[in-house]
Amino acid sequence: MTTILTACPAPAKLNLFLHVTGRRPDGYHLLQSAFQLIDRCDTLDFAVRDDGRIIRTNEVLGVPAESDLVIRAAHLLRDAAGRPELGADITVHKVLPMGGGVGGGSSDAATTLLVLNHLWKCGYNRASLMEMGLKLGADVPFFLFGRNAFAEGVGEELSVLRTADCWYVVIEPGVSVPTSIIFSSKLLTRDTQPVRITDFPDATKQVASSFGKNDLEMVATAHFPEVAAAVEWLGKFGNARMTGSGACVFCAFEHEHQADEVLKTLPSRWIGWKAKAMQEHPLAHLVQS
Ligand SMILES: C[C@](O)(CO)[C@H](O)COP(=O)(O)OP(=O)(O)OC[C@H]1O[C@@H](n2ccc(N)nc2=O)[C@H](O)[C@@H]1O
Ligand SMILES: Nc1ncnc2c1ncn2[C@@H]1O[C@H](COP(=O)(O)OP(=O)(O)OP(=O)(O)O)[C@@H](O)[C@H]1O
Repeated sequence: MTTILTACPAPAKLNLFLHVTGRRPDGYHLLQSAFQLIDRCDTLDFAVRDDGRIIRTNEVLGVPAESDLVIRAAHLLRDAAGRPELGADITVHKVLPMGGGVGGGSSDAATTLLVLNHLWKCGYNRASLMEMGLKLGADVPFFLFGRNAFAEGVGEELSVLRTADCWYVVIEPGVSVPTSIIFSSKLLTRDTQPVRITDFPDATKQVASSFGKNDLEMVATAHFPEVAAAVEWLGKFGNARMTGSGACVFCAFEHEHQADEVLKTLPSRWIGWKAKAMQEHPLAHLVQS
């Protein structure tokens, strides 16, 4: 049996705002956030095997195959399905920065669950895959949800959120920020007052560019001066903000040419790119709701 799907997209996300509202007894933080899908993607190739082997076919710098969320996702799905004969060759083409706050690893894992559930004919629905995905990371359920979302809990309680069809400039400040360092910092405030989804009913540019704040930004900028410098530089052009636990910094623009103009003047020590807001995950159709 060979069944192949190539160039399967794993899009990035931006956290348009991210409030830390509390902490659970197990140490995990209670968050409120607006998750935005953007059209910058890793891509993955899948070829089904029938000998029970799950193999990553290429090297990914800094991520050994056995700890790759892609490989862990494939094992999780196969174990849940109870079908030890299932296997796959998986190639991961990384574009998204690691420790960038754009959710690359989580998105790769979500794409793996979506595609292998389809190729292996496991028959799980979206809710079941989301439950499985949460075991891999707090952001995985969002990518399986497939729409832009208002997230609560540790990121797993999701409701559909309409957001602006704008362009984003994203700067990679050249540092990798470990999420756990940010959440364990003494500097982190954990008492932002909860907001309600009705506070931003029609999802406008207000949500995109100026609603709320990112509570993790203060901690990340204190530990990583390059993140602070990127926020300051991009802040000359609009409301610049960090995504997730960093390190990437973004700013919204109504038109593509505005993003192009900003990127022309980007200091050469940073990588920067533009991306368009997406309303739906490109593989959302692969699974039954
Ligand atoms: C901050 C966000 O980027 C927002 O999108 C995510 O919630 C982080 O998700 P992630 O990178 O997938 O993080 P995970 O691998 O789930 O967690 C990494 C570490 O961050 C801390 N962590 C994470 C999420 C959360 N709600 N509270 C936490 O305290 C925990 O110490 C955890 O061990
Ligand atoms: N397929 C993968 N791609 C990227 N990182 C992976 C992958 N598998 C495991 N990891 C590990 O996960 C860590 C975080 O990677 P990721 O790209 O998801 O960070 P992030 O963008 O900061 O995520 P988030 O916004 O969810 O905090 C990496 O440093 C790496 O060690």
